[in-house]
Amino acid sequence: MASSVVMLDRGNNTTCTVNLHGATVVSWRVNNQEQLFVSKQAVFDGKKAIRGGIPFVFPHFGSWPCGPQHGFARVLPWTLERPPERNPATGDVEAAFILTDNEHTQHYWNHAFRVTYRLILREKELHCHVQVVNPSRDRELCFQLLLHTYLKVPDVTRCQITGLRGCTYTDKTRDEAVFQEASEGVQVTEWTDRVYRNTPSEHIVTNVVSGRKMRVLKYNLADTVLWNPWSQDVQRLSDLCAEEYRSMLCVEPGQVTSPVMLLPGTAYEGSMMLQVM
Ligand SMILES: O=P(O)(O)OC[C@H]1O[C@H](O)[C@H](O)[C@@H](O)[C@@H]1O
Repeated sequence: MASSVVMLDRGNNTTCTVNLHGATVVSWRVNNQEQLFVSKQAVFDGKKAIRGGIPFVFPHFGSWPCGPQHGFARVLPWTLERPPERNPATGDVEAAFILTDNEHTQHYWNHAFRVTYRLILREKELHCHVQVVNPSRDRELCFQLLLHTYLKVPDVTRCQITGLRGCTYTDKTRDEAVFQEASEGVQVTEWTDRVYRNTPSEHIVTNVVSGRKMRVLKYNLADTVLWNPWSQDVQRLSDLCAEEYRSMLCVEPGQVTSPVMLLPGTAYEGSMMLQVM
């Protein structure tokens, strides 16, 4: 069964739509222009992860011996904690979603947790704020987290991503070999799957929708994953059309190379802000 959606509407055709399945942001429109890529073949069956938008990767990134790839958060129903509310002073609209441990999550991962995902829609910005609480009195909580952001782009080969020069990365397309980035503006012209470590808090992506730039700001998310399946890897993905890799670019702020370790009773906060420039 298809899951329900929640829409943040700021007026002026500026909206953000969230599918409760995985609390996946499935659309972000600024002045009626869609900024996020969602595949024409994306499946909305309330089971499979949605191919596009911003899937929420937690508590594990990548293949996971205990449960589904990229964790369970992107394939579980979340609860709307606070329906969209407009701030009368700024006009910004905010909503919050929550996921807590239940029988299903404990089956894979026997930990108590509470994740709150706050989305704030501003005039040209989308702010995604994550809080993870460890409610346990005696156990640590160790997890990875990543916002798997699919940017919509007219032609991926014309985009450049700044902020990666000098960073070390693991290249999953080259047997996990480790390299150091030499380029000031990284371009994607082949199958790309890299985990860049300890990246700075800002990336700028050029030539997104309408030839504009997108600023990606991150806080407490040390790494940045860069992914495009290209024509090779796309064959493995039943929910992506053959040519669609050209119109998407995944720039994914996350905390993956050193997982977050939360002492009992403490909380983690991290966030990403996307800004149309
Ligand atoms: O197909 P998915 O499970 O959604 O994963 C899509 C991609 O996510 C990340 O970017 C990983 O680095 C890739 O290795 C993976 O292929």
